[in-house]
Amino acid sequence: MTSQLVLQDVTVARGGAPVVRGVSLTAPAGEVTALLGPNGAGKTTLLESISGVIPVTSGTVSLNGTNLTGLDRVARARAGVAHVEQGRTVFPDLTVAENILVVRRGPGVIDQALELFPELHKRLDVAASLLSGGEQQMLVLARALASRPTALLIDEMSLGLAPVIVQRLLPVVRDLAKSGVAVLLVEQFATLALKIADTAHVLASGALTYSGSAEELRSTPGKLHAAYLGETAAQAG
Ligand SMILES: Nc1ncnc2c1ncn2[C@@H]1O[C@H](COP(=O)(O)OP(=O)(O)OP(=O)(O)O)[C@@H](O)[C@H]1O
Repeated sequence: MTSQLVLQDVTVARGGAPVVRGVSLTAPAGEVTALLGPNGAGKTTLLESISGVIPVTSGTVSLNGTNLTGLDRVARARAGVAHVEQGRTVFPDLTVAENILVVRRGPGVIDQALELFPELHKRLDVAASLLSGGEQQMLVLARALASRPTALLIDEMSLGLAPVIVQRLLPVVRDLAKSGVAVLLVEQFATLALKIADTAHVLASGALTYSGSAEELRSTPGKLHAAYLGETAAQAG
């Protein structure tokens, strides 16, 4: 079976009101799937409903054919879901090595997690709080990789980082997907995400207004703007 993350008709409520409404999408292994949309559209909420931070109201979330919908966060992580949340949540007092070993211990774990981040090798004994913002984001990604996920959810990786750092991290995310992981990338800077994404979805007021190739949105900014404004392709066309 093809390895993939599949959402079917997912609705999620916060404070009693639905903030994600009837979202269906597939994030295949080996690809970057971008999830774009304006502030407050429901992107973070959707990622949280996939990793089990909050429950769905209705609909299903499945990974490689296994229904995750009724599982708690730990069980979903064991099933292969890793969630890189907003805000670079390192353990500040632990060293780089310890941050990674929190997730999984064993021979080769650190080398495997840092394969795509060689610059962190010389910082293994440094407390995470002393790293730069870019290094912390690398550590958070490396830590997520230590769990050997099949689906990786990344929320606003570029927040507060210098453009030069973001340019360094994006190809890594691309390589990561190429290694066989299904990457679902939430990114405020749409043009950055579209550079490395295969497929893109735009969420506006909790509902999808675009699902299609990233290339199409890259080459026709008008479509991207219309989707952000809540117009579906049928309305825009
Ligand atoms: N803890 C909460 N309780 C109630 N409502 C919430 C909560 N968190 C978010 N919301 C609301 O849910 C909606 C979706 O928010 P969410 O953070 O998922 O959007 P987003 O697309 O990720 O936005 P951003 O880009 O600003 O992070 C917003 O209207 C927001 O105000």
